[in-house]
Order: sequence, then structure tokens, then C-alpha cells
Amino acid sequence: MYSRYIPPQKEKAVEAPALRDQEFKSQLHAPSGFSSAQPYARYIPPPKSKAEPAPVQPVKIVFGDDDFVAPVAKPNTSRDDELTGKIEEKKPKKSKPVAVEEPKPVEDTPKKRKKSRTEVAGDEEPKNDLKDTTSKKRRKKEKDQDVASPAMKVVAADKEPASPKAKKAKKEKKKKKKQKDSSLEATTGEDGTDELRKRHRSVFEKVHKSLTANKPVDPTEDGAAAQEADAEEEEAAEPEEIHGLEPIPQPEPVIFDESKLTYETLPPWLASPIRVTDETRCPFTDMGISPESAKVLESKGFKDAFAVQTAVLPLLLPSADRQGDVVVAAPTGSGKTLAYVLPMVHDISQDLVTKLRGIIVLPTRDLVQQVQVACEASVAAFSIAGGKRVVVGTAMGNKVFKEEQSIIMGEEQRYDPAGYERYLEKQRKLVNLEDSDDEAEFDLDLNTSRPLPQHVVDHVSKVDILICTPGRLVEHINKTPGFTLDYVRWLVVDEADKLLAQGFQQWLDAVTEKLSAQKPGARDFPGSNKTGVRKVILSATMTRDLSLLNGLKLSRPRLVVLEGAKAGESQTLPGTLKESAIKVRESSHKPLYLLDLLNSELLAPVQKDEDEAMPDANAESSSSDDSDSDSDSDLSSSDSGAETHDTTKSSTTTITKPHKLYSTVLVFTKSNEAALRLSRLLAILSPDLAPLLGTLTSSTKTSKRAATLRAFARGKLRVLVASDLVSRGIDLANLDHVVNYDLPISETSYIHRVGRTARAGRAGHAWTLVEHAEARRFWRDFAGEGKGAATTIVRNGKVERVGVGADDKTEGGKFGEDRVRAYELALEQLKKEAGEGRR
Ligand SMILES: Nc1ncnc2c1ncn2[C@@H]1O[C@H](COP(=O)(O)OP(=O)(O)OP(=O)(O)O)[C@@H](O)[C@H]1O
Repeated sequence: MYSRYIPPQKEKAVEAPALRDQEFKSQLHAPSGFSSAQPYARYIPPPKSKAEPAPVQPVKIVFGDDDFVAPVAKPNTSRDDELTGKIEEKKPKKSKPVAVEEPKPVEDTPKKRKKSRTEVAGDEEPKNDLKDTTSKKRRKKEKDQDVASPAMKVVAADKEPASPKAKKAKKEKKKKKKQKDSSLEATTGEDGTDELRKRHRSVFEKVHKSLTANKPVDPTEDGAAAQEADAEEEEAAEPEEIHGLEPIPQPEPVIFDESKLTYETLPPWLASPIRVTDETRCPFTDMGISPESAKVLESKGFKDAFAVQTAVLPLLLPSADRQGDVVVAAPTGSGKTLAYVLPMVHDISQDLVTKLRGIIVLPTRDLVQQVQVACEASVAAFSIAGGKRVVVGTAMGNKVFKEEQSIIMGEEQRYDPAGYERYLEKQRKLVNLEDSDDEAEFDLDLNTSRPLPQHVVDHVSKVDILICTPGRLVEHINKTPGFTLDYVRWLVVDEADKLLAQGFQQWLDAVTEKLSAQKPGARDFPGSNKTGVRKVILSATMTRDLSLLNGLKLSRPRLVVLEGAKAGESQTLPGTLKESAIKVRESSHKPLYLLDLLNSELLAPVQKDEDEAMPDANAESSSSDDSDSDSDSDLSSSDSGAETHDTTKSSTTTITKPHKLYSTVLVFTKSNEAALRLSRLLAILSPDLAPLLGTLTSSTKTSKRAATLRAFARGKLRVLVASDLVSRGIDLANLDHVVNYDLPISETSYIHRVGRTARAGRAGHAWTLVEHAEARRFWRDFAGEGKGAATTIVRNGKVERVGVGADDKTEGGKFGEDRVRAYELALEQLKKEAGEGRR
């Protein structure tokens, strides 16, 4: 038998750490946003005695300070104190100091912690300051102490005078103290430990001190208290001591990036364009054009340079400056064509021999022909000034390829006996070859004339400037013998947004590759130290896609925009354009709305001085018995049989007003078929109008299209019904009105369509028939009005609402029965004709 040593029972206070530690760890999981992986579970020794006061801990970062009573003795200005200040305003609950002093794991259940958080949230404390998640017990304790908060003091000093209110507050504080003391007594009575009682007393003595110090600052009442408060404020401003505890890692504050993409993010040349006001005009002679040339230009109708020309010409005409490429974003009809044609022709006219020096790429054949006319005017202007007569050719696929080849390329015999020997050798080899690939080469050679003895045949360009569609250009690069871009020093891409768009791009790769070839001296500019290829890129609706522009490999580019347009963003309409919208109540009656518009005074000529130039339409039609009218246009009405026409006449003359169309109108439909159909329907419904109607579609032969445009320019035709074919670039002289019979597919399409009028500073009017189902889209996307308005179109005024047809008051709000019946008859006839056409 032996006696076993039984160690003396440890004091309760010594056991606490285990519990605290456990609780601490559990608390680490409690607050949202914290990770238990954070190494905070540090052993915190229990307070040993009154002689060793626990260190002052900043409230903000002490997780387990439920265990400590000391921290409360030292107030600070942390936001937790502000929180306690808020809580203090609530009715104080009965405190349970025992829970504060003796933390028991069972008391700090997750449920309680949750409640604690909820209370805090209810006080709207910023979450970041609550990351330590003080327990409910602790906050209750703080409620009793928070009057010591300097933050609160400041508020109190600001808000509460020293008078009865302050006294009342003092009373309340005393009451609270009394409550605490009594509860403390109860606690100590329960535990019966003197040591604990001593500790509590020391704590509450400190609290009492704090309470005294926290009295409203009023020198008259207690100047010392005010001084102390000041001192505490200063202290609070000092850095917090953390006593070995690392600050809790806070999640990175979420910074919401509200910055918008601005033009500063664009390359400088795009962000800072050269701006020019629409009204700017300047004599050509002031722009470096000789008086002789300017005179010729004036005789062609170009008296002064238009705004865009005043900005572009100095960049492109020869100068001592370092000149780079030029990008032009200017409205339809602003004169972009002459802006590049003049400097290009001026430069090339200084050459002595003809070589392909300039390429102008355009998306349609009609535009190629139009630009050719502008080029010829410039050629005339510069050849008279002693320069070379620049030769302009076209390649657009309207001719057989071989014919086109012979127009742009020629042959020359050159004496070269060695070369002639090589030629003979090659011929011998090719005759013996059976390889199909080489046969192609053999064929190719057959396209070249036989050389004279001791001579070789050189391929030479017959043109200085080639205006072309992209497809045809690539075809010549690949298939035309001797066709080379080695000497090209001008590349113009007009309607660039279209030509750079997806699906159109292959041409650019082929061309830029050829243009990157450097033959010494081949691309030298005459009378200048400059060499290389100058690129000019233009559009009324310039692409915002920088990656597409990058494909052009621009060198030191400058952007020119007309004032009012935002670089790279908006699409500006001509300032002289007026826009109106017509509500179509019954979409099946839409042609009647158009007819009423055409017959109304609304379509009067837009410019008074043009009235004389446009004779009475009836007189015109009756006198236009020459064959020109029919042959010039592809009128669907003129194509139809006389018998049919007469029948229609008898059924429709009663429903149309006598026709007097002095102005010119271009009507846009959504497709070729729609254009042909509408044109014919109008002719049936209004025989007076029929001789004045023309149709322009992509299915029409190019020659017939050109004839129609000529007849329109001469005034023999007054109304053109077209598909989107002519929406880009086409320059119809003195066009008064554009009618969007069908809504365009995009804002860009709208810009180009309506831009056929109001050109070159002239007035113009655009009309859009808007069906009920299209109204939202039209007003939002095109007019930029109403809910969710979003348009990049920049315009001077607003789109005006106009009533015609069924909206016309004289019609009583709907079409009369007679008109509807006649319309139905016309539709039947159209159907019949279509059926006959198919057979
Ligand atoms: N300096 C000028 N003086 C008088 N008329 C001019 C001048 N410059 C251009 N014009 C005329 O202005 C009209 C529009 O010019 P142009 O076709 O070059 O416009 P644009 O800007 O290319 O239009 P779009 O973008 O629709 O192709 C043409 O009829 C042209 O002859």
C-alpha cells in the first residue's frame, strides 16, 4: 500500500484558458468573412492578479476579449465605440456580468453568436468594423461602459447642453452603475471568491473614472473633465497598440470601377482628331491649287473647297511636313470624294510615264462609275496646268475579264536578245510539258503577244489610277500578266466601314501584302523626299473597330471629322437634312400611304430655286414621247403591256389626285423584289405617276441602271424605287426627298439612305413610314427618342411626326371604301401579272 500524491485542485481561473481557447477557436468560425485558416488561436494567459493588469487591447482586433475585463478601462475612438454609442441609446437591458466574467462555452452557442451579429446588423454598423464579432455578453458590458467613449463624448458635447438634459444623463449613468454593482454583488455572492470580487471592484472603479471623465464637456461644469476629454481624444488619435496580436487580415475592399471607357483610351490620333466646322469654305487657290486648275474646277461646279476638303487637302497635297495617312469620318454628301481625288491626281500628274500609281477601292460598281466622273474633273484641272494627263481606268466586273485586262494593261516590245533567248527556251519546255499546272502557265503565256525577234514583251500599265471593286482588284492581282502594285503610292478605301467589314476583308490582305513590297525608288513621290504608300480611308459611318483599322497598317495617321461628330462613336447627319416619320396604322395599306405622300404638298421641292429647273411633271410625261424615256429606265410600268395599263387607268384615275410632281424622290425598299413590286403597284394605282417612275435594283443590268440614273438626273424620271443597292455613296443630283418605305436594317443603313439627299450643303427631306410593330425600334434606334432611346446618330433637330393617308384629317381617319376597293383590284392585277410573268 502506498499513498498516491494527489495534486492540489487547480484554481478555476487556471482552467479558464482551455475553455477560452476552445471558445476562441469556435469564435474564429463564427464571424462571416473570416477563415478559420487564419492563425489567430494564440494562447492568452489569464489575468493573474490585480498587480498585473491585463494589457490594453484595441477593441477592434481582440477576438477573445470576453475573457478580459481590463480593456474596457481604456476607451478609444474606434468605430466599435461608436457602435456602443449607438447601442447605448437603446433601453439598457439587465446586464449579466457573470457571463462576462466567467465565460462558459455552453453560454456562447452559435445561436447566441448569431443573435449578436443580428443585433449589430440592426445597428447598421459598417461590417468591416465588426469583424471581431464581440459576443452578446461583451456588448452588454460595453453598453454599460460606452458612455466613456470619446466619440460619444464629441457627439454629446455637440448636441447636449450642460443643462437639465445633461443632469438627467448623469442620473442615468449613476443608475446604471448601481445596477452593475448590485449584479456584481450577486455574482460574487454566487461564486464566493474574494479575488474575483477584488478584480471586479477594480474594473468598476476604472469604469467609474471613465464615466466621470465622460461627462459632457462644459467648462462651467467641469473644466478638468473637458481637458481630460481633449487628452483622450489626442490619445485616441495615436496608433493603436496591438500587443503581439496581429491585425486581423481584412478582405480587400471592393472598389467598384465606375470609370467609363473614354476616348482617352483610344490611340492619340483617334482621340484627338482634326475638327472642322461644317460651314467652313476656302478658295482652292488658298489651298495650294494653281489658279489655272482652280479655274477649271470652278467651271466644273467646284468654286470653293468644302469643309472636309479644307481639312484634308493640306494633309494630302505636297508639303514639307512629315505626312502620314489620313482617315476621314464626315457625313454623307460632304464632298469626301474630291478631298482625296484632287491631291492624288495632282501628285500623279507630276509623273512622266504611266504606271499604276493609285488605287481607289469602292464597294459597288455604281460608285466606281461615280468616282470616275469626279476623277475626270480633277484630271482636266491638272493637265491644263502643264502636268501629265493622268489616265483613270476602272475594274468592276461589268465587262468580260479579258476585255478589262486589255483596258488596264498593255504590251511593249523591248530590244533584249538575251531575254528573247530565255523566252524561246521557256517555250520549248512548256510545249514538252504535260503537267496541268504548267499548262496554266502555258495558257497564260499565250495571252501575251509573241515578241519580235531579239525583243521581249513587257507588260505595262495603261492607267495611272485604277478605280475598282475589291473582288476585281484581287482577280487582276492574281491573273493579269504584268499587273503589279510595285509602283502604287496611293491607296484609297472609300466607304471603308463596308469594305473592312467581316467577309470583305480578304482583299485587304492580298493588297497590303503587295503594297509592302519595296522596289528601290519605285514609290518615290516626285519632287519630294517622301516614299511609300499613302493611305486615305473614308466613310460617313467610320468603323469603331480598331482591329479592322489595324488591318490597314496605317502610318502616322490623322483623323479628320466634321464638328459635331464624336470621334469613332457617332454618325452625323447633314445639317441641312430634315426628317419626318409617318405612322402607318394599317400595314396592309402601306402603299396607299406612300401614294398619298407622293401626291401631297409635303413632297414639294425642298429648294425654291430648283422649281424652274423641274417642269410640271404632267407636261413632262406628255411630251416625253421620245424613246429615251423607256430605254433609259427599267420602269416596270413601261415594261408592262399597253392593254394592262389601260385597264388599270380606268380603275384608278378616279382615286388619285391629278399628279404634279415637281420634286425628285428616292424610295427605299427592303429588297430587289419589294422594289419591283412596289414600283409596279404604284404605276397601276396612279397611271399619271407611271411615266415618272424608275426602279433600281442589284438584279438590274448595270447599263440599264446607268440609263435610269441618267434619266433621273435629266428630270425625266422623278421617283426612283430602289433596294439598298444605291444607299451608299450614290450622288443623285438635286434629290429632294428620300422615303424609307421599309425600315432600314441598321442606323448605318439609315444614315446612308437618308444621306442621298441634303448633299453638298443643299436642303433635303427624309421620310420614314413606320408601321405599328416598328414604332418602338424606329423611335428608339433611329430617332433617339422615348424609353431606352439609344442611337449613335447625331442630328441637328428632331424627327417630326407627320400624318398622311389614313391620318389625314380630310380622309376621316381611314381610307375611303372606293380607295380600298381600287387598291384590292390593283393587288389582284399585280398578282395576275406576276403569274403571267412566271409562265
Ligand atoms: N467643293 C465643292 N463645291 C461644290 N460641290 C462640291 C464640292 N465638293 C463636292 N461637291 C459635290 O458635293 C456632292 C457630294 O460629294 P461627294 O459625293 O464627294 O460626297 P461624299 O462625302 O463622298 O458622300 P457619301 O458619303 O454619300 O459618299 C457631289 O455632288 C459633289 O459634286
